[in-house]
Amino acid sequence: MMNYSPDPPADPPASLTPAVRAEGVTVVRGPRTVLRGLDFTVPRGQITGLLGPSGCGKSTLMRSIVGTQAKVTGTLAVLGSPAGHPTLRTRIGYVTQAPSVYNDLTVRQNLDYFTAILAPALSASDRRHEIDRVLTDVDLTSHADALAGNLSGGQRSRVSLAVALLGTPELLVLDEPTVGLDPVLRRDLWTLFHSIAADRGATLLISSHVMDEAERCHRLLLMRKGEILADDTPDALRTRTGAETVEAAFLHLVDEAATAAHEKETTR
Ligand SMILES: Nc1ncnc2c1ncn2[C@@H]1O[C@H](COP(=O)(O)OP(=O)(O)OP(=O)(O)O)[C@@H](O)[C@H]1O
Repeated sequence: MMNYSPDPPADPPASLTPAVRAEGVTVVRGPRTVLRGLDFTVPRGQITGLLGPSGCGKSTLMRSIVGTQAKVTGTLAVLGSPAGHPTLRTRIGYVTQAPSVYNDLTVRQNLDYFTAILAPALSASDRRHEIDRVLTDVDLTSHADALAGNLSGGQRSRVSLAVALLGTPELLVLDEPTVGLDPVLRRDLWTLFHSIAADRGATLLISSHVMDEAERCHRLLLMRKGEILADDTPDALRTRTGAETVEAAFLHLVDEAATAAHEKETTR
């Protein structure tokens, strides 16, 4: 016999709801379906890597999660609310592929400008405090008065990240933040991502098409041609496929998917 309760179940506590829950998420861009019925969750407080070749749909998925993508169907819940809900604006930090900083402003002026937009009610001293905090987070205090245009690529990426950290967001969505950076800067940025997750319990969703960065993530969403090939930890992926690296595991899964598609085709 089923137990029947006339009351709807209470919402689970925030700590139990995933940061992102997708069910049947589909996105059409122009004439093409670029995301095809994606089902996955992103747990809170961890770093989830979104990996896959160029053009597989990583940016489209990130734009859907932050609420800037049109023609999204299916269910996409972010921090317990529908993606794009106005209350999510201050709870999500988003860094697009092109660093969105003004080259003719100093680092501090850039942050001052974005703080004024994000939190216009903050007093001047609170604003300064907030800017000092994110400058420390990204280790750019000594460059606060440098023009953004005079910084290196890695430093400019960190300014973008500092902008995303304003207001202490619960979810950070970072679209290929390490692209074009040398190995030392990439390593430093990954150390910073891990300290943001560990110190604040923030959730980070980070895209990359560099497979060796997969090893630095707690969990992985492997994408190909608008579909999720795997949603697992790097260890579990290697074990399941018998591969030594995540890259080899990815290639194994691609071959497996191609074989399955071929078999389906020939048994029709
Ligand atoms: N405005 C658009 N109209 C139609 N198709 C588009 C549009 N923008 C992107 N696409 C297509 O959508 C697909 C997914 O693009 P998306 O930028 O999400 O991929 P990506 O995995 O982030 O690629 P990259 O790693 O190169 O940034 C691509 O095949 C692309 O050609």
